[in-house]
Amino acid sequence: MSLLRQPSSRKKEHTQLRLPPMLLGTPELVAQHTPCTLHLSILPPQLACRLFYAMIEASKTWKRNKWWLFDRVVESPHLTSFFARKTDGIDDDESWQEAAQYWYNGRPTEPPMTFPPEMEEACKIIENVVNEQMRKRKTTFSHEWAGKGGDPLWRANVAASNCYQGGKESVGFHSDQLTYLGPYPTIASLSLGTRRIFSLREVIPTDEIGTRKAQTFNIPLPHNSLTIMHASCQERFKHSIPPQAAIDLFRPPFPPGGVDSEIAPSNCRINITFRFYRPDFRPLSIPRCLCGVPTILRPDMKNRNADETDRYWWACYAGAQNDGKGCKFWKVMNMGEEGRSGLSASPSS
Ligand SMILES: O=C(O)CCC(=O)C(=O)O
Ligand SMILES: [Fe+2]
Repeated sequence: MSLLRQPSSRKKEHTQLRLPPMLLGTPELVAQHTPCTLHLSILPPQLACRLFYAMIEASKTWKRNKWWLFDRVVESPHLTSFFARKTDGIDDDESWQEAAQYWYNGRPTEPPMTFPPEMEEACKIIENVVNEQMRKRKTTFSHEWAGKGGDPLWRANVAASNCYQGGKESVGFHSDQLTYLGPYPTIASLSLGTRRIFSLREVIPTDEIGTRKAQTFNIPLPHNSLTIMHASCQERFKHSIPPQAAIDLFRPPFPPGGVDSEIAPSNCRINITFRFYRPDFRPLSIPRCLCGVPTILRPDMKNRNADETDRYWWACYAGAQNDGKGCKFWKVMNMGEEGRSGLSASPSS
């Protein structure tokens, strides 16, 4: 009887290549299984609450990202916004302002907002934690930021913020565009408000597909936690905030009007990713495609050797805004020829 026959969908074949998901409920498990570290209660509790409410208020003007995917316009299932510090924190370069539009998938935007005071306060604490963690790392990668004058300091010169209103709002599996971050970036991701699951899944290199399966790791991110995606996370893993059928409402420990104020519990999660846009990937250095638009940088995730991705390419991204129509331009990135300063090359000015 046809009703009893097993459906043979492509989706099923695909999921057979994956192991069942694994819950990583502690910072120790996260560090053991992924290129991330999880830091609980990262900010003073009052500051975490002040920042949450400042961002909830600000999110009233945020937008859903829109872009062309094949022949239709898609919209991000969350609100998003982009912030930039005045300079890149290394030089006095202010050209970062231009890079903001590529947060919005190539849409021309107003100059980005600067960090509000609560974000600035949080950022200083987070920069210290990130630098401390980076100093502890044993592995380095040849194309990662080599620092300037021997100082490999990580600076959060930009930040992107998302607001997820309720369990249906999400972000699909992706790895972050490397256009201004360069290879092997470190990204520090602050979670505020209701707890959501952060999913990470390794992209299995093509030559290992028959020998091992992809594992999804689910990491619950509570209010006031910091997830650091260390170097190689964007090259090896994709990440997402999947939709959830049920979420806990967030009751702030320090509501804005004082502990006795009547404040409705919130179903929102605010995420702020603090990012370091590298001086050697400044906007003027980004190759343009035949459409005359800056390209985006992607790693070749499927062809990695000994966990190191050595191939990245610049590809046309004009189609994301231009009715889906771009050019076929792509070229392999060459750090040395392009005058960029990885650990293996001598730093350029
Ligand atoms: O909300 C999060 O934790 C992740 C957001 C994210 O991956 C992104 O905006 O690129
Ligand atoms: Fe991301």
